[in-house]
Amino acid sequence: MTTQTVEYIRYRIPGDRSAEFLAAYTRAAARLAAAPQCVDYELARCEEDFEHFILRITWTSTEDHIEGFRKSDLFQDFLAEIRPYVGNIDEMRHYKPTSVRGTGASVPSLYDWAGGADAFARLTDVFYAKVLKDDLLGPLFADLPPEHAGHVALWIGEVFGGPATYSERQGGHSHMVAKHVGKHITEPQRRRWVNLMHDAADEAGLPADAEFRSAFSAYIEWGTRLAVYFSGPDADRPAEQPVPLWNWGAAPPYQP
Ligand code: HEM
Repeated sequence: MTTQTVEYIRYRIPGDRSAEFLAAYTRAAARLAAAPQCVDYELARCEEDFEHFILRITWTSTEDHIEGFRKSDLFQDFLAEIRPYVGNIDEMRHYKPTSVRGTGASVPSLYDWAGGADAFARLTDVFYAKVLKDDLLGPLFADLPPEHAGHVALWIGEVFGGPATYSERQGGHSHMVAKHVGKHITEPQRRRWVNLMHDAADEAGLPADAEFRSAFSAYIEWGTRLAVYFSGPDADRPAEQPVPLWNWGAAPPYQP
């Protein structure tokens, strides 16, 4: 379970002080941004009652906040900015996130955006046809059963937010990692794998918008580098863990 903690500070600021309050917090926030104990922060204003503000700060842990940030020079600078409003605080406490969390359906998964199971099946079919003809990769994949491409499609589909079929039927994360152990994948082979995957994405008609391809590309880069690591002599066996769940990242889906 994460050690992160969320601090909520609720303020009630009279309307005639709200502009100076926001200006002070804009300056104070630079200290939060510089604090290694701070994960993220957000000051929100109530829409129904303009006098109410809530500052949410995620800390790496409660201890890091109290023993680290509170005892640092950054805190002194932060406090100097917001001291005039300390008397306006209604609540200031740490909350531990529970398992009740998630995202809504306002943003489509990468899986749905790509076109679901059919799209990933097309992708890996085109990809492995190329791989088998490739001088660097062909020998590595020559004896693999024909189901291999389908398994990789299930994996990528699950990573991109599709059904958890690889986890339920194909052995999940540890099985996938184990398949790469001892393969001694070289950097030129990895780079070829990346190139062929991008060619296959074009040929299989995966969405070509900048946002999808940015997320796709990031995953392929990350995944292939891990494959190289786990295929090498120095790899530590990973702890049992769920299949990674990839998302849009910095570029959310573009919807005209
Ligand atoms: C994002 C990157 C990658 C993903 C998502 C991926 C995915 C997978 C999956 C899911 C399997 C297991 C299939 C099954 O359950 O039957 C697998 C096996 C395999 N992968 Fe990868 N892989 C990646 C990178 C690479 C790279 C860079 C190489 C080599 C250049 C590679 C070579 C292989 C080989 C040879 C196997 C088959 C091992 C065996 O069954 O004996 N993979 N991969």
